[in-house]
Amino acid sequence: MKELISLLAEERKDVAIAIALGAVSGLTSIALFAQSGFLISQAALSPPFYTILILTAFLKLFGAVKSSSKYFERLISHRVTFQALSRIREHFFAQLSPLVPQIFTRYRSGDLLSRFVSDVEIIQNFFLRVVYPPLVTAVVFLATVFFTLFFSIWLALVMILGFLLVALVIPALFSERLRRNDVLVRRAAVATEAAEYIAGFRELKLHNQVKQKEQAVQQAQEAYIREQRQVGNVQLWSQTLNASVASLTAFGILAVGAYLVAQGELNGLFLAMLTLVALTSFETAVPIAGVPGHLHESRQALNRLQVVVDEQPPHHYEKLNQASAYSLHVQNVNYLYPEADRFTLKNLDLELIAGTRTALVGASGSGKSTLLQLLAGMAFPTSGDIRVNHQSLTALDPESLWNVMGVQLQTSHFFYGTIRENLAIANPNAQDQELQDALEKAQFIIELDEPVFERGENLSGGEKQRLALARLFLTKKAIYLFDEPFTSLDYQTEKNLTDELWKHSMGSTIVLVSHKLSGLEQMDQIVVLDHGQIVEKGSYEELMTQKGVFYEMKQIESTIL
Ligand SMILES: Nc1ncnc2c1ncn2[C@@H]1O[C@H](COP(=O)(O)OP(=O)(O)OP(=O)(O)O)[C@@H](O)[C@H]1O
Repeated sequence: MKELISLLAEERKDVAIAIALGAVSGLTSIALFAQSGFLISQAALSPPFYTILILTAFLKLFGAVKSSSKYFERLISHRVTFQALSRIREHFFAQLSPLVPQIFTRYRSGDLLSRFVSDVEIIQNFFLRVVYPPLVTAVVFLATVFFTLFFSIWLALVMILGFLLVALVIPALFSERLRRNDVLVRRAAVATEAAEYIAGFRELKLHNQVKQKEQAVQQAQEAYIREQRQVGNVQLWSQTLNASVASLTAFGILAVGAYLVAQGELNGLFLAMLTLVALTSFETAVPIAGVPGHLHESRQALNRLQVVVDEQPPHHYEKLNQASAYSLHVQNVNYLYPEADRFTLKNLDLELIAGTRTALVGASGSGKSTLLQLLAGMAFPTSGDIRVNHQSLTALDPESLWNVMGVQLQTSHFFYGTIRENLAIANPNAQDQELQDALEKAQFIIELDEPVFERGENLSGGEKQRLALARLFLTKKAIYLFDEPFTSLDYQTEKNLTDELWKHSMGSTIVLVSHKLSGLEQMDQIVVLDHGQIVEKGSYEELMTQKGVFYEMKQIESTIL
């Protein structure tokens, strides 16, 4: 909440102007009606013509001031809101960005999207519906009570009583139920289910599970609508009660005023005016009924955003020192996935000398991809450390790391657009000729203007891998990490591409995760992982002579082949 208030404070000039204009608009609206009441009462007494003339001129003046102040108040208060909204979005995004991609292991994408879009939007109500109404109402009421005091203390007391009921008692009556509202949580549940439904539609269709998933989305939606309806009902009751008390107060003023007139303690000329003053001044108080609900929603939205960005302790990012080559040093690393009950990597110690090639091999699930992701700075060890040229990877600014590191994971993302646009993310300044050369090196013959569908749906598995490889050919990096880059390619293409890759990455530090054991003679070091532990490491010749796990794996592979 403190952060939100400080973001809002950056717009303090506009906030003050909006509140001042809101008060002017509220007060002129009251003056307009008071004047009308007074004019009608005066007219009945056939006053001199100039009196009617002056009163009518004031009526016009109040009308003009009311409309223009209302217009500018709306303009400025909405400007404050939208500026604060963009600041909140920027602020949250800046905090969220360093947590990607680890954050995806904790939150489902629909939930994150809902927090980033809808919850941030809820916070925009904080100024318009939480801060603004009580302040404007307070100014308007103080002025009205002060004005009424000139005529009678009893009328002022009726006003104060009505104000206390409308501004404090009624909102307090309903605030408990509004505080329990779970609209945001339910809405996030709908977004989460819907995102999964859309992303997994093909699998659901193939397994005849579309109906079941639709039911889950439907249930989430019904729960959301139910909660919204309940909250809407409470708000409606609160507003109705508020409006009724406001009208009753006006009646109260009329009744007490009539009594005072009868007693000769109040001039009857002012009775209509005071009743209309009461009626109009309560109009500004009606939005107060919604304050507890909006305050709760803003708090809830802020908490939902805060827990996401509080996930990790803030890092003090250092820039990676520039060097011609980089070594990687894995020191006693253990890794536990969030929510997992056993360690995926255990006591890993490994040295990757600058400019050498290392292969990570082992059975499926042994932890190869996990280790690669830690080396790529996409997740951090639970304990232990990974050092890049003696700098701890945890303390590094990830962008400065990725400037020197080329990574190809098992699957790559492709954006809706063209081949050119999909290549340009690796090197936005590359000319068409360079893009074509990269495609040629990756043995992918395709026009740069060819369309790419969402997630590369119109490309085959092998084409996707070659397009991802072409991205790597567009830049020269000092470190390369490959996670089975050729699984979808035929033997000959794989061989040609491996040769091309080694040529391109000559002199760089390379880590290759591989299931296939052929071609590993070219590696300087082979590391065999089993159940998250290193069970063997050495050169191809050393491991073959040793006749250990790697040798066994080779024997099995050659028997099968
Ligand atoms: N996000 C995750 N959350 C929890 N556990 C995970 C997650 N990702 C992977 N694991 C677990 O970590 C272990 C190692 O997975 P990893 O993908 O690193 O293995 P791998 O050796 O690369 O396997 P493969 O050769 O099949 O790609 C597996 O048991 C897997 O279930």
